[in-house]
Amino acid sequence: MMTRKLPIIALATAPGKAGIGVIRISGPQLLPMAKALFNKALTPRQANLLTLRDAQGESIDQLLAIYFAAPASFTGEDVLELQCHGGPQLLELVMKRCLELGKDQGLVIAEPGEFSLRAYLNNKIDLAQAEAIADLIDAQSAAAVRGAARSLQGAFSNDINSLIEEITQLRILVESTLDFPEEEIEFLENAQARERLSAVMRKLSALREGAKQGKILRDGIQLVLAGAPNVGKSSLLNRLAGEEVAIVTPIAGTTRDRVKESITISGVPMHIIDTAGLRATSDLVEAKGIERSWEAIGAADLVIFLQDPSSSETTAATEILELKSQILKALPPKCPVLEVNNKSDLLGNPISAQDENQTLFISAKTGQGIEALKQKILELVGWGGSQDGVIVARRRHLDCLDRAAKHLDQSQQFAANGNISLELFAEELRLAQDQLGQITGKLLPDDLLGKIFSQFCIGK
Ligand SMILES: Nc1nc2c(c(=O)[nH]1)N(C=O)[C@@H](CNc1ccc(C(=O)N[C@@H](CCC(=O)O)C(=O)O)cc1)CN2
Ligand SMILES: Nc1nc2c(ncn2[C@@H]2O[C@H](COP(=O)(O)OP(=O)(O)OP(=O)(O)O)[C@@H](O)[C@H]2O)c(=O)[nH]1
Ligand SMILES: [K+]
Repeated sequence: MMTRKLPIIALATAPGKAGIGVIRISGPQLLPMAKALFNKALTPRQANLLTLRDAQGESIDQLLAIYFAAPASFTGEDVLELQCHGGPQLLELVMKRCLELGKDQGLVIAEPGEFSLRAYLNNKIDLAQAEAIADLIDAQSAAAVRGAARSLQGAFSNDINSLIEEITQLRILVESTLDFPEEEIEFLENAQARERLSAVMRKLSALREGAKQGKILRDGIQLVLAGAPNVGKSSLLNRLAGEEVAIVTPIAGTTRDRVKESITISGVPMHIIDTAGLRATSDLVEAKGIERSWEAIGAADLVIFLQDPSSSETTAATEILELKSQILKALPPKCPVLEVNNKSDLLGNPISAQDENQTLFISAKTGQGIEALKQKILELVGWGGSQDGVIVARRRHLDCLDRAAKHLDQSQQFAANGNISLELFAEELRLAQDQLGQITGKLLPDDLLGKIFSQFCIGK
C-alpha cells in the first residue's frame, strides 16, 4: 500500500442513502481522466455542473465536479471530486464508470487512510495532524471535536516543534564544546545549559499534562460499576445515562451480562459498564456473567464499588471487606476505586453527600448525590476541569512524550556536578528529540505508518 503512485478512487461520504454522495479521486495526473469523463475542460477549484454518461452516452447523473490541480489539493496530487446524488446504486454506477475510464492510468480503489497518507507523504500535513483528522471523525463529544480541530490546525505539532527546536539549540551548543573536555563545568555554567534544560523539561511536562487530558478526551473513560447483587448498579447506570438502559428488579442477580452505555460528563466521554453482581453462585449463567464482571474490572480506568448500607444482608462488614480486597486485586495498575453508598433515601436521617471517611452517599432512585458523584469521577480520572486549549492525544503520543521525558531526566543527570559527561548529555538530548520527532512523523519506526493509516475509515 504504502507508496504506490497509481490514481486512487473511493467514496468519501458514508455509504447508504443521502442527499449527496461524494466520490474522490487522487493521482499524479487526472486531466486525461476528467476529459474522458466529461469531454469538457474543468475550471480548477470551482464547482463545475456537468453530466456524467455511460459508454452508450446515456446520462448517469448530473453532478458537480471539482478539480484540484497538484500540488494545491488535500493530497498534494491532482484531485477530482464528483459530488453526485447520494443513491448507493447510482454511486456504484459512477464508480464503475470512473474505473472503466481510468483503467489505462491504473485507477484502483483506495485503501483506508490512503488519501490522508498521501497528504502526509506530500508534506501537506504531519503525522499528528493526520491522526487528528481521524480523531475528528471519531470524536465522541463536542469537546473532543474541538480538541481534534486544534490538533489539525497544528496546535500540538507547533508545541512539539518548538520543543524540538529548543533542544536542537542546546545540542548545537553542547556539541560545539565536546572537543574541549577540560572546560565542561565552565561550559555548562557559561551557557546556562542546566537552566535551559530545566526550562525545556518544564515545557515538556506541561505538554504531557495536556496530552493526558487529550487522551481522556479522545478515548474516554472505562467506568465499571461493581458490587454485590441488588446494591443498585443498574439503577445507577440508568440514572447516569438518563434512560432505562439496564433492567432493574428487586431480584438479586438480575444483571447477567455486562451492559454498556456511553455518556459524557462535562464533555468527557464515559463508557459505563454495569456488571453482574458479585457473589458465589451455582447458577451457570450467572457465574459466566460474574466472570465477565471480573474481566471488566480488569480493564477499567475507574471502578465504582457500590454498596447498600440500608440492607443488612449485603452489608456484613467482613463480606464487604472481602469483596473489596478481591476488587483491588483484579484492578489494572493505577486504576482508582471509588466506594459509593447507594440508597441514601432509605437511611432515615438526612444524609450529607459525603461522610468523614470521604465515602459518597447517593440515591440512584432520587438522584441525590449524583452531581457530587460526577465531579468525583472527573477528579479521580485526572480530568483537569477545563477544555480550554486541550488537544486530543493518543496513547502513541503519550508514550513518546514519556520516553522523551525520561531521556531529558537522564541528560540532566549527566550535567550534575561530579557526574558530568557532555557527550552523554548531548546523546540523551538527541534521544529525547527523536521521540518528539516520532509524534509529528519526522522520524518513524518502519511499520508505524501502515499501522496508523490502516485504522482510518475508507475514503479518508
Ligand atoms: N469536498 C471536500 N470537502 C472537504 C475535504 C475534501 O477533500 N473535499 N477535506 C478533506 O479532508 C476537508 C478539507 N480539507 C482540505 C485541505 C486542503 C485543501 C487544499 O486544496 N489545499 C491546497 C490549497 C490551500 C489553499 O488554497 O489555501 C494546498 O494545501 O495546497 C482542500 C481541502 C474537509 N472538507
Ligand atoms: N430505595 C432505593 N432503592 C433502590 C435504589 N437503587 C436501586 N434500588 C432498588 O434496589 C433494587 C436492585 O436494584 P438494581 O439496580 O437492579 O441493583 P443491581 O445492583 O444492578 O442488582 P443485580 O443485577 O442483582 O446485581 C431494585 O429494586 C431497585 O429499585 C435507591 O437509590 N434507593
Ligand atoms: K437487581
